[in-house]
Amino acid sequence: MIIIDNLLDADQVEQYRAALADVPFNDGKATAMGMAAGVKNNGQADAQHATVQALANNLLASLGNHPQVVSAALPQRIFPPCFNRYSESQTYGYHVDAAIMRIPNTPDVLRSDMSMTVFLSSPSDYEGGELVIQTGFGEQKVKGNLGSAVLYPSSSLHKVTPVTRGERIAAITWMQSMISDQTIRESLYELDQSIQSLVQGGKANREELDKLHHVYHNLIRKFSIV
Ligand SMILES: O=C(O)CCC(=O)C(=O)O
Ligand SMILES: [Fe+2]
Repeated sequence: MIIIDNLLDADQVEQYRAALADVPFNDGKATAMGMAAGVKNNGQADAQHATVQALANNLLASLGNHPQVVSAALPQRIFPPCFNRYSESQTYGYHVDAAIMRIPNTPDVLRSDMSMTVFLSSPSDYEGGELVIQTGFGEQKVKGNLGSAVLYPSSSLHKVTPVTRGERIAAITWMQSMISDQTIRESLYELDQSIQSLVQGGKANREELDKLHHVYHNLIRKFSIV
């Protein structure tokens, strides 16, 4: 599970929120697949609405350009982000995201390798509404800061606990990674982050950095499916 701070700055979140205020939200059950529909109780912004599509495209561009997102997910395809809302007493019980998703208005499908929530509400705006993710080390709870995002393996069971006060608004999306194996993807992320911190530290010698880059790219060459 990876937290990305300030994926969007406060002004950007403000713009998203202002735009979403004028958009119709539908019952989230309509877009849930299979078992998930039975436990989904939230609202979802109408994905056919021009404003929602513009916001989705805007966020898609921010994701595709974000070094930490690219490093962690090595995305090949990103689902157009959806915008959801949990009002008081709304919740989304434990579920697993569909493995294969049809990308709306295209002939393409996407295998969900990583799921993402971008927090468009400040944690002080609501009580409850925690994203809870089951991991091999127990349940992890996330209530992200305004504009931050959490990226987690789509293979994990997860839920959003009931909002008991206020309103929680978020953007969600899924990514198909060029690296389908989670363990290899995580190792590549750690390797890349270490290389980046060596570069930023300014002390590593050029030849050693070249060798590390070489290894990193050759591992991607070996394990990527594109
Ligand atoms: O609202 C969230 O943070 C997660 C929503 C979710 O799990 C989903 O829509 O599949
Ligand atoms: Fe989910």
